[in-house]
Amino acid sequence: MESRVNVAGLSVAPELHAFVREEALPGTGLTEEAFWGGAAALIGDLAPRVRAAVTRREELQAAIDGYHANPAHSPLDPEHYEEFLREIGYLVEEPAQVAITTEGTDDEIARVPGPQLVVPLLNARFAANAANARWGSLYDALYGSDVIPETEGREQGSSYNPTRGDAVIAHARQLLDEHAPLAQGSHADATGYAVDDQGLVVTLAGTTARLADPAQYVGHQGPADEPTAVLLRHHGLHLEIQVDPTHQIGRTDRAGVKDVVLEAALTSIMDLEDSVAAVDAADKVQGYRNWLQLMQRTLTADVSKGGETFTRGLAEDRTYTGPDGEVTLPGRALMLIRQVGHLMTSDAVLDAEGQEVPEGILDALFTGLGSVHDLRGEHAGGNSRAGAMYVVKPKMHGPDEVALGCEILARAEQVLELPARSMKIGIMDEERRTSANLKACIAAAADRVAFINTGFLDRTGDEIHTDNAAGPVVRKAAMKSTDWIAAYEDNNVDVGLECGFQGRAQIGKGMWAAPDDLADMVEQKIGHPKAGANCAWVPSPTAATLHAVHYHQVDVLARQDELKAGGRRTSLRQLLTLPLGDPAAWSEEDLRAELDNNVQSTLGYVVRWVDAGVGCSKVPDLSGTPLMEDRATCRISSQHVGNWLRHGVVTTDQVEEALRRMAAVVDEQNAGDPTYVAMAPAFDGEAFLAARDLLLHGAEQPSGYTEPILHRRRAARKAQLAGA
Ligand SMILES: CC(=O)SCCNC(=O)CCNC(=O)[C@H](O)C(C)(C)COP(=O)(O)OP(=O)(O)OC[C@H]1O[C@@H](n2cnc3c(N)ncnc32)[C@H](O)[C@@H]1OP(=O)(O)O
Ligand SMILES: O=CC(=O)O
Ligand SMILES: [Mg+2]
Repeated sequence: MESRVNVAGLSVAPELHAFVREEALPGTGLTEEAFWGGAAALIGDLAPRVRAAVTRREELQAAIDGYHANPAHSPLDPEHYEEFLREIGYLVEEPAQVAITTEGTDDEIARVPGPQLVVPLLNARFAANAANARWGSLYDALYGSDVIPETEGREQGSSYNPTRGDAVIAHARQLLDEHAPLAQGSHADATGYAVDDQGLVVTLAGTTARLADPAQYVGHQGPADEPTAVLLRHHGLHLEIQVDPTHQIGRTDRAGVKDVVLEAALTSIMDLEDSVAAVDAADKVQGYRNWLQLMQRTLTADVSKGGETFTRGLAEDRTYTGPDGEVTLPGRALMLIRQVGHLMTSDAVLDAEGQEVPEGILDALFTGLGSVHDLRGEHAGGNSRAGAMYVVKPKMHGPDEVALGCEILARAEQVLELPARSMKIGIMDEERRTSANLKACIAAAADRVAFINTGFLDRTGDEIHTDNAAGPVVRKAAMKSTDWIAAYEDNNVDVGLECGFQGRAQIGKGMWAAPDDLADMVEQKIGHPKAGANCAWVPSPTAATLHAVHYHQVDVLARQDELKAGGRRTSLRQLLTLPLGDPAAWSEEDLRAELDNNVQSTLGYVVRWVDAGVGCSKVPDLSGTPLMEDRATCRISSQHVGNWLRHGVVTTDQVEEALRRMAAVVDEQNAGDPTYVAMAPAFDGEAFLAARDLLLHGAEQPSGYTEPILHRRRAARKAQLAGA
């Protein structure tokens, strides 16, 4: 193993140093001296501030725990509690007026509502797919999901089922009728699509029709009288009717339509946080390299599936002939990068005192270096046409931490010689101190904020952790209908609109965490645009395509106008309501079911994290429904068990017993994976022990985060594997 490199007073892991020297710096115009010198100064100035912010969190939490431990504060007097939170500085004075001034953002951020895909960045195959998910086949999404039910005759089967195909085609034609209607007649009766000097001409039985709104026609590909693609626009989003009468599907269609392709993942978040397992310099470099190659548009991944092997690269832009000349549209989603929050440190770089550097600072520097390639030089503009880098900053607690996050970016801009405020910030509203001080948080980032987003999963974990000493919380599933969460979701939109986000920045909503239940998603996730969100998270390209339909169904900007006119719908008091439950109302069966659910989901997630380095997994729950599990869902489960343990709702023995029983269940669920190492019957592997630590000691972790335990156990497992 090569030894660490000393540069500008820093001690740098050799793989990171080589990555910077050989891959990331060339083409940026920056010298090694300037880069490492700037990095060292930034680290020297800001690392102590990050550490102090983390210490401050612990002081506040200790004060809150002390408050609840005092019997005089039970039952809780909401007014007194709020006063107390002000006194200790947890709540700050809300600024009267805040108007964000962020400039230089892309349309996908500021002006066009649409789906936001999230993807673990360490997985190049998925990441390339997520970049390309800007455009998604509606036919494939409908055919391959449960949106078209598999009723008799409509099963997916192993080869193309024309009866199912007909249902898909009918569904897509209905969508065209709803969102690009003809002046008369229906797309369902189309026998041909053509273009003339007045736009789109659709041939129907014995007649022709035009679009009810001819301006919806944007362009076409191929000859005008026999186009291979016709491009339409609605609510700022494009839809492409693809025609090929020789294609397997096209030849069954009277108009030769082979697909309807939707503009889907307008933006994709390349994630270095909740969905990845990155515990050392080698892992971090893999993430930084993938980001760099996305910015240079060179990322590729070898894919083997269905007996075929191919190399996946990044999609090209799309070109059409429009009424006034050539029209070019982006082929790839606008990519954002989610860096880590303020808590964790990394030994990828040690500072002058030999201390690990805050990982968030490293992410700012090294993903920033990757983005330089998009912001100047030969690859410039391949991602952001507006010259911006979009940083999603998770798990910040309150306005001071937001200000610190912005300062890190401002200093990174200087090191990287980027224009001031070109690094925009997305504030994840996923910790309670941020929700309760949201307007002040936005004020702290007013000149660079590009999004706020309700990360309700982490937010639920933080709610449980913050309130832990107050009493036992409601069951996990009941959290979704508590007062605080309703207030949190509404408040985020209302405050965002009040601060001038409309037309400037995104107001986003959280993840659909049941990746295979897409019929339910289609039914429920329309609630996000209806709530005034101009983007919401989806777990896969298929989900992005289906969720895109919601932005055709809802005029988000009009909805935002209505909400703005109505003003705030909720109060701080409601936001600060504690989700406490009544143990007397829970039967033995309830308790066992709740514990089993939390223990099984933790084990199912953690075993792949620790043993295989997979940071986001589809884990079947006890009823067999596959659920997306990531660090945030794991935080909820571990905090829930920790809370019930603390209040004697369950005992340590019960948790230990459930751990062993559920480990066997998870082993069984993974039996088909030849690389899987069973946890039972020894129960002594790092994965099992990580889950056990999380469930028995999760409540004592900083902010109830899963990272410290997961990182430690994964590093130990990697060492074992390296030794073996
Ligand atoms: C609380 C939070 O922070 S939420 C944000 C963090 N969570 C995420 O980012 C979720 C991202 N999603 C995922 O990681 C995955 O979809 C999972 C883990 C949920 C399911 O993964 P799998 O079980 O492998 O999915 P499945 O087998 O159904 O599909 C795999 C295919 O879909 C693609 N795919 C799945 N998810 C994604 C994604 N997010 N982006 C791009 N492509 C994806 C894969 O590339 C693969 O296609 P390929 O074979 O052509 O490469
Ligand atoms: O990061 C998202 C969340 O819900 O947590
Ligand atoms: Mg989160």
